[in-house]
Amino acid sequence: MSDAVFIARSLVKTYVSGETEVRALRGVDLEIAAGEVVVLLGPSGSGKSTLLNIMGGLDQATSGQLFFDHLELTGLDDKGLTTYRRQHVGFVFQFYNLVPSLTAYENVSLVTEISDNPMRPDEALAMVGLEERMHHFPAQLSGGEQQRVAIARAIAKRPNVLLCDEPTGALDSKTGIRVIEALLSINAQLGTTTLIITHNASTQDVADRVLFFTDGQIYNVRKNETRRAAAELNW
Ligand SMILES: Nc1ncnc2c1ncn2[C@@H]1O[C@H](COP(=O)(O)OP(=O)(O)OP(=O)(O)O)[C@@H](O)[C@H]1O
Repeated sequence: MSDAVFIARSLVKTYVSGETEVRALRGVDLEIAAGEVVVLLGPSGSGKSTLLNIMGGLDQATSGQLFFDHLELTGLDDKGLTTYRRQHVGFVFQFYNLVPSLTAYENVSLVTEISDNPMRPDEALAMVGLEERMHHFPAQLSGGEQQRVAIARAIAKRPNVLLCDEPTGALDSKTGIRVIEALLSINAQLGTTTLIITHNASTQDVADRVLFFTDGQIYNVRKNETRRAAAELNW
């Protein structure tokens, strides 16, 4: 794959605590193309978050290789990984981690103030449909709206990749669909390569490809010939 943004080869992650070893990744081979939307499915403990954390530079592999473009992430130390994260990666987690005493606008500003070529906070909030709500505090927003603020915060620095770990895990179907719509809209407008971990199997229909995990490995990859719009999902 010539336009691969990530290439993983025989990626292994073993966690050791005392005498116990957990083999969270048992040799993952993977290529992700620039601009792809990829959904990661699999049972609890199958290694999805571990892979996403390593791809996002939050954790280091035990062995194997991982490249982001021409940068070998598996060759970087903590400082190198921090620079990589700052420049290239946006994260969205299940819990929004917004600062309660700051408005939506101010929460997004926290990132735009320290980025090289950010969009304006109001621009980022408009991309997730929250231009009307930008001066609200998190407590004045629904769960889905708070998650969209978190997405605006993640994309305001124009990251190449957006890594989402259960972004709809705490939401009901209607707000969950709105959050997936926001992610797809950003992918369409900015071409941001987007990886989404979910336990909601219906979400797989919005992806270009679906990776099925079991026991620290990818046991199946499915390519969707057509992508469904978020509004068409049977949640
Ligand atoms: N920091 C850690 N220390 C020790 N073991 C860990 C650590 N993080 C993850 N694990 C273990 O690694 C395995 C894979 O975990 P991981 O969180 O990647 O799975 P997952 O597929 O994302 O699960 P879930 O869907 O529940 O989030 C599990 O057995 C987990 O207990």
